[in-house]
Amino acid sequence: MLTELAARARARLDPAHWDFFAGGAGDERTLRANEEAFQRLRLLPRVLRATGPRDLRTTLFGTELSAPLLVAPTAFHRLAHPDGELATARGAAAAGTVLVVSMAATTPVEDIAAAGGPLWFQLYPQPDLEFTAAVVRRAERAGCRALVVTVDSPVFGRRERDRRNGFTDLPAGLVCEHLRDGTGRVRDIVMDADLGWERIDWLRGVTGLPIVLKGLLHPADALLAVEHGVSAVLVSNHGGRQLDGAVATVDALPAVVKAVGGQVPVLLDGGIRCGADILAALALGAGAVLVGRPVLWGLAAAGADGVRQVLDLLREDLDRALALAGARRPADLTGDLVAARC
Ligand SMILES: Cc1cc2nc3c(=O)[nH]c(=O)nc-3n(C[C@H](O)[C@H](O)[C@H](O)COP(=O)(O)O)c2cc1C
Ligand SMILES: CC(C)CC(=O)C(=O)O
Repeated sequence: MLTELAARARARLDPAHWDFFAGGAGDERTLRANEEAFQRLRLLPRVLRATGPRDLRTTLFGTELSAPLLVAPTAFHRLAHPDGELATARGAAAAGTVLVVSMAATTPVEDIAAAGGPLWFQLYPQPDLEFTAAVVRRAERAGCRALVVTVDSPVFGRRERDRRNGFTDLPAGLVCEHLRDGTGRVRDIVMDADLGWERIDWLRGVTGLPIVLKGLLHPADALLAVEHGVSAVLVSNHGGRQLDGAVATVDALPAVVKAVGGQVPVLLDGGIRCGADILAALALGAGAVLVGRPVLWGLAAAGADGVRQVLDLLREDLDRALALAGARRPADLTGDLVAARC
């Protein structure tokens, strides 16, 4: 469904930048597995349910979204389009949903907020606690409504395509805007191999924002996350960019949902490419899903309009899938609608 848009994006992008966006870690097994796992699922629709018009609206932390679909945090949008994250934010706002702003954004969160749509902020906690707290305060002041803490990156994944292309630095003029410190110097982003649960407790003391833990796959970690007071968990393998060989997210989802037992929402990203994928994730217990690369293809192909197109397409496709499966609302979806794996 989104392949034509991806082709348009590819044609416009510098090949090394396409590889940065499209690629994964290692042999890209997990990257492929995310999509393949959805493709293996088969649905068991209900009929004669008289659903009438569907109602996709979903509320998370008090924000109403047009559908259970958000924009995942991804780095470096100004490599994809000159308007960068501002265009993404405009597209997301027009589609009625949340943009999760990346810590590695190439536009300051204060400027992104000018688009007017709801934002969450994704954080890579830095070993420098004072600096980390300052970034969180910046996100709060800019109006971000949740903090998404990425925990699947104690070190960088090994990205073969980037190594081959020698893609190590942003081009002149682009920087990670949230890595600027008080002096205007831009720090290097640190993937912190010393990150532990105590830092999540510390963050809860630093901010009143809901904390979403991003990048867990193991049900035991989901349980720990709940015990440490997070407001939601996000089942993710970073789009196959960190541990190659990690399980596909939709395959990890049921055990996480079971462990969490409804105490907090369970979100999922990785491999969502059509309405049926969203439907399957929701039926298996996700409260909402996030999309990464498809939004980047929309952005590269057509800026804010392209982002809106991708999100509208996915929402409309979910609406159709709900009708065809006999459901009126996302909350009507139950696990029995996912029949089998082939
Ligand atoms: C180009 C790119 C950059 C990313 N940058 C970040 C990031 O800065 N922070 C983060 O937590 N996740 C990052 N991710 C992971 C996404 O948030 C998300 O987990 C993943 O893209 C979902 O898979 P999908 O692309 O198949 O939808 C990035 C993913 C891609 C493709
Ligand atoms: C450049 C990184 C900090 C962004 C990221 O998380 C990724 O590329 O997957």
